[in-house]
Amino acid sequence: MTAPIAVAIDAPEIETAARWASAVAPHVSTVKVGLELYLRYGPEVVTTVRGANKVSVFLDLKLHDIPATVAGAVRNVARLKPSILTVHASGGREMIRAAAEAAPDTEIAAVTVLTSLDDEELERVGVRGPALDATRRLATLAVESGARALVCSPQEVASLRREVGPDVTLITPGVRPGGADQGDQARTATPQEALAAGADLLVMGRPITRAADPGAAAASAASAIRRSEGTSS
Ligand SMILES: O=c1ccn([C@@H]2O[C@H](COP(=O)(O)O)[C@@H](O)[C@H]2O)c(=O)[nH]1
Repeated sequence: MTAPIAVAIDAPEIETAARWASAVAPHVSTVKVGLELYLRYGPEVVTTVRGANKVSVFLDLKLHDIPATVAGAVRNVARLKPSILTVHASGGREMIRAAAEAAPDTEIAAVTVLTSLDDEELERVGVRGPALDATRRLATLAVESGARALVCSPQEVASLRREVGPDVTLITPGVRPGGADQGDQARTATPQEALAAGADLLVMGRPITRAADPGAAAASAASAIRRSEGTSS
């Protein structure tokens, strides 16, 4: 069985994306396509990374606009059948509702507070913090508006799980194996900590894709997770 990891395929070129997707697909449940690739290649990149791989495609477009515009955008990308599509929770109730109604077969995931923001930066941009409080506020609003999944840092997962219950999918970027470079991520934890706190899907990009062998890095991350769950194979 593949591990509950979404590998962020943030590559500049579609050829690199295709290579990374094929390398990691045997080991992980999901590959994630974000703005870098989608804004350059559009729908073609989704078809390409899906290719012959048995893997779900998570489309991380973080939509944020008025409800009618988001509904139209969601309808357009729903044709690509992503398993998950992101919108920003701060777009508000009507926007989230519009997204959920426009794509009933896709899990609409609301991004709460970006994992690159710490409490000081949140205050600078005028969001009432600390990050945990803002995340809980946005999570409740998003779920009440029809989001079936939430994106949050692994540091907030345990609290959000208590807040929203067992049926909402909790997705965590900001996952870093022990000793890995944090890069531009501010609120991080290890894969084992994220899963123990109740995360359903771990987003990991650079720790896998910047490795000399992304396939081997994905296999190693997957087996570390299995070992921590006591189901080593
Ligand atoms: O709050 C968020 C929401 C989305 N992301 C995305 O996840 C990956 C993380 O990549 P790493 O290389 O593991 O840092 C990236 O595609 C982001 O756009 C996030 O980091 N935080």
